[in-house]
Amino acid sequence: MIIYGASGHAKVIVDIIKSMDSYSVDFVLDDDPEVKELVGFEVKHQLTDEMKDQKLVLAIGNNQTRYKLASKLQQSYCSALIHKSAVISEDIDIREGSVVMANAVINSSTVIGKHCIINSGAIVEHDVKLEDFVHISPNATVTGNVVIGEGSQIGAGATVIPGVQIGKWVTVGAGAIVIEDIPDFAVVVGNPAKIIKFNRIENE
Ligand SMILES: CC(=O)SCCNC(=O)CCNC(=O)[C@H](O)C(C)(C)COP(=O)(O)OP(=O)(O)OC[C@H]1O[C@@H](n2cnc3c(N)ncnc32)[C@H](O)[C@@H]1OP(=O)(O)O
Repeated sequence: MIIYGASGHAKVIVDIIKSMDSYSVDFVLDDDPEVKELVGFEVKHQLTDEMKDQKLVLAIGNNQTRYKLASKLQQSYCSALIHKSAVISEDIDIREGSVVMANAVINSSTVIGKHCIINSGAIVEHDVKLEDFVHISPNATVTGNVVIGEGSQIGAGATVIPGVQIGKWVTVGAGAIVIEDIPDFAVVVGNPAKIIKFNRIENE
């Protein structure tokens, strides 16, 4: 497996892989030639022939950067990486490139798109739908029947109450309590969460 990105987020992905029986880290790649090492692994700076048949995980915490890299790279992606301490219902659909950190919980009938991050201790309840490139930060709680659009981030310790629909490329601030639907690109904070501004996203 190739880890793309030698960041702090990548270190946590290494820990996920170490906790699993089915995968091992073969290569770590980073665009920055100054970055030489990640938790004991040598960092390389370009894809080579020996890597072409290896599955890759995008170890980039920023949702927009992860999105841009995924649209550019030709490599095939690994199936979801799930830390052995996470509690995952058998009845979920979690797609390629997504990562689930230690002590996360994902309950029944939930669908998680591609390249999502379910961070340490996050709870994603039943019947939730997360589109691609979503990040649920540490200790956040997404309750039942919530829908979260592409590229949105739920901040550390935030809570989203049942049935709420959150648009795409939204940022929910750390500790916010979301009690109503949130439009695309909004940045919300507080209890109850209110819009303070809109993200500028240049994906299209
Ligand atoms: C493993 C890991 O580390 S995963 C990383 C998880 N990361 C997070 O959870 C971070 C979530 N991000 C935040 O909460 C950020 O503060 C954001 C995105 C909401 C806002 O960040 P910025 O765009 O830099 O806004 P800025 O810091 O300028 O704050 C704007 C205003 O919102 C307030 N504000 C910012 N964040 C919050 C918050 N979480 N709750 C309440 N108020 C907040 C600020 O006090 C400021 O108020 P003022 O205008 O009255 O002075």
